[in-house]
Formats: sequence, structure tokens, C-alpha cells
Amino acid sequence: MEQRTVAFIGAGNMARSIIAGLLESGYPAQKLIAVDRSPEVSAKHRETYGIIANEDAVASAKQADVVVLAVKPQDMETLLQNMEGVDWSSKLVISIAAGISSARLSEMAGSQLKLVRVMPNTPSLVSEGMSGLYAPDFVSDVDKLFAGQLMKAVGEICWVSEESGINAVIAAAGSAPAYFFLFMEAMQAEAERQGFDKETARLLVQQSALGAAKMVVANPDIELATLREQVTSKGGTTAEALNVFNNKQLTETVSEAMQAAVRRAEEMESLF
Ligand SMILES: NC(=O)C1=CN([C@@H]2O[C@H](COP(=O)(O)OP(=O)(O)OC[C@H]3O[C@@H](n4cnc5c(N)ncnc54)[C@H](O)[C@@H]3O)[C@@H](O)[C@H]2O)C=CC1
Ligand SMILES: O=C(O)[C@@H]1CCC=N1
Repeated sequence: MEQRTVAFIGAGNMARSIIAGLLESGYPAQKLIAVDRSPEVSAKHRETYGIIANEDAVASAKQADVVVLAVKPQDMETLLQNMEGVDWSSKLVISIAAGISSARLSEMAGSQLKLVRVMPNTPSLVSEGMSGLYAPDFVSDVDKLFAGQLMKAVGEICWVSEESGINAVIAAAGSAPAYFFLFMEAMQAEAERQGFDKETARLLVQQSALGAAKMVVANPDIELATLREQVTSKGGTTAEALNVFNNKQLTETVSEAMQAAVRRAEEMESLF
């Protein structure tokens, strides 16, 4: 993979996850720059990852070949307005922000950005990320290849052909780790109520989640429903538990939750 200099502007949770995953994959530390308006955050990047880190978005963007916009959506306009001194024409820009379209980002920057929108998720931190990518037609194949390789270094990727697909990626992957964490939190709490200490309750849940996920990955030809059925003995305990989920309409609840995430991303497009 090409080793361009990549500056992350906004070095919070998501940027940190990608940076850590990139370093783990062997991306050279001297090619990564973290910029954060908080000196404490940039100092942490220097100390923890040994990468270049500072508070100067303009100077860092000028130095970089690729600029990853990784601030919260509500901070994006101010950031890009303050970066008006940057000549964007020679740079690939990657935005990981939810709910801001590529056209709107160019408008905020005051110039047509060569932009790839990426929707990653935090498991990038442990090189198990899932990212969806979208690029407008005018972005070159070389830039698209680089963006894809960058995210592939921290997990799996999929391209979407329409920009609206990014909102569907948010619902199915960007936000998804939080759904699984919530489910595991609920299971850990109940295991504690049933008498396990906190540590053992967490171990029971996390190992079961990890094992289930690994079985899914290891058996691409087996439907998820079949894997579920293999656990579910007729008249047994699993069937009783699944009955409760079904009676409480888990499937419909999951659909509603994912639709709410898409709706919120669409609403954000009109806010920022
Ligand atoms: N956290 C997640 O799981 C995911 C987040 N995203 C997107 O990533 C972006 C960042 O989210 P998080 O990392 O969770 O937020 P965060 O709040 O952890 O990090 C944002 C960082 O940007 C810094 N910042 C804000 N304005 C700045 C400026 N003008 N110059 C330099 N630094 C500035 C803040 O100090 C903060 O450290 C958002 O747009 C979000 O939609 C996308 C996918 C997943
Ligand atoms: O909650 C959010 O808006 C961001 C986007 C996906 C995950 N976190």
C-alpha cells in the first residue's frame, strides 16, 4: 500500500481507533499526524502512539497528502472555515463525519474537495473495524484505492454506489458496536443478579459474544438462522429465552432502531 502522509483533524475516539489500527498494521508512525484543538488530546497521541501531534490544523493539512476530517458534525463548518488557507486541490480528503454530505463539505471548505466519505466504527482500534466508503464520480481511482486500502488496514470495507448508502452503513455498522455493547451490558447485569461476580459475569458474556461472532465468520455458507437453530434444542432452555425475545418483538425493535439511526443521519444533513 502507498504510504502517504495522513493528518487526522479531530483526534478523538474514532480517529484514535483508526490511528491505533493503522500502527498495528505496520503503517509508519512518521506518516501519521494527529491534530486536536485540545493540547491534552494531542499530547496523549504523541505519548501513546509516538506520532506527530499538534493543535495546528492548517499547518498539518498543508504538510499532509491526505486529510481525514474527524471532528463532530457540529464542529465541521467552523473547522473548514478556519482552514481556508489550505490548497485542497492537491489533497485527498476523507470525511468520517455522520450526516454531512460530500457537496456540503465542499461548500463548507469553499472549494470542490477530492473527497471520499468513510463510515468506520470503533473496532478499528483492534483491527476489526467495518467501514463503508463512498466517492463521487470525479474522485480518481488512485485516491479511491488509497482510501480503501487505508480502511482495509484496520478491518473490512464495502463501497456504496449512492451517497445515501453511507447512512445505511451508519445503521448497520457505524453505530452497531453500541447495540452489541448494550446487549452485553444487559446480559452482564442479569448474570450478576444471578449470583456471578462482575468479572465472571463479564467473562461469560464477552466470551460467548466472541465465540458467536467467530462462528459466524468461520461459516460464511451457514445462514445465521441455522447457527441459531443449532443452539436451540426442542423444548429446551434456549427456546424459552428466544420466545421471550420474540414475544417482545426483538426483530421489529432492531428494525426500528436501525431506521431511527438512518432518520437521524438524514436530519443531521439538514442541520449542519
Ligand atoms: N465514535 C464513533 O463510533 C464514530 C464516529 N464517527 C464520526 O467521527 C467523528 C468524530 O467522532 P468521535 O471521535 O466520536 O468524537 P470525539 O468527540 O471523541 O472527537 C472529536 C475530536 O475533535 C476535536 N475537535 C473539535 N473541533 C476541532 C477543531 N476545530 N480542530 C481540531 N480538533 C477539533 C475535539 O477536541 C475531539 O477530541 C464524528 O463526525 C462522528 O460522526 C463515525 C463513525 C463512528
Ligand atoms: O453516533 C454517532 O452519530 C456516530 C456515528 C456512528 C457512530 N457514532
